[in-house]
Amino acid sequence: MKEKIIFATKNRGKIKEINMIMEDTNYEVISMEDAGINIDIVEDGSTFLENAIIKAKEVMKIAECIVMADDSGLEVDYLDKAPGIYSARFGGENTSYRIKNKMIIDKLEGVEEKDRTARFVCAIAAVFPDGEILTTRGTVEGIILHEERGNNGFGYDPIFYVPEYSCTTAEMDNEVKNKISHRGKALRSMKAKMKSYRNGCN
Ligand SMILES: O=c1nc[nH]c2c1ncn2[C@H]1C[C@H](O)[C@@H](COP(=O)(O)OP(=O)(O)OP(=O)(O)O)O1
Ligand SMILES: [Mg+2]
Repeated sequence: MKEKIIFATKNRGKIKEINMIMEDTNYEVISMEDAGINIDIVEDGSTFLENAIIKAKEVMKIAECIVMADDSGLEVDYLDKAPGIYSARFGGENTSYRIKNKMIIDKLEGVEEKDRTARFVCAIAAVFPDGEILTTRGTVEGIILHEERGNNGFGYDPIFYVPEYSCTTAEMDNEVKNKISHRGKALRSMKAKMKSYRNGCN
């Protein structure tokens, strides 16, 4: 039987991607909802990594298996890396991504291509029942478009254009997004770290 990992997120888009990436492991990733955990976590850290650790530790207080969490967001260079750790709260917590995306586009009005650089960042923390904490980070570079393109993914994907693939992350299949994404990179590093931790190599 596969060992359970609770992923401390309420974001269904993340869970879908994470399940695909973890499919080839001996772990079964379950959401907080599946674990019957319904708590609101205050993300008051000052970095992606701090927030990922806060989320994982908070759920670990009421769990008995490995708990993982992801804190991620969009850094737009022209906006001094905003919205960054405030990506989910940008323009208000309950504002739709259609509006959030429009707000980013508007803030970049008249800004030329070379200054529209941005990246998605993902920090992942895994907290073990023995107190051990493993952390990883991944990024993917892109350009902010002038309009939304694509219906896949979630969040800021429709405005995040990846030049090497000539499309937005919302126009990619899940497999392709996972291959190149901040979350894919961070989670694959985490799989490797967990493997060596569990093999006693650390
Ligand atoms: O691949 C992505 N494609 C598009 N947008 C993305 C991506 N990854 C993060 N993002 C954006 C969405 C959200 O505005 C913020 C994450 O905020 P973040 O607090 O980590 O997640 P969340 O509040 O949606 O769920 P939770 O905290 O329960 O895991 O960055
Ligand atoms: Mg959040």
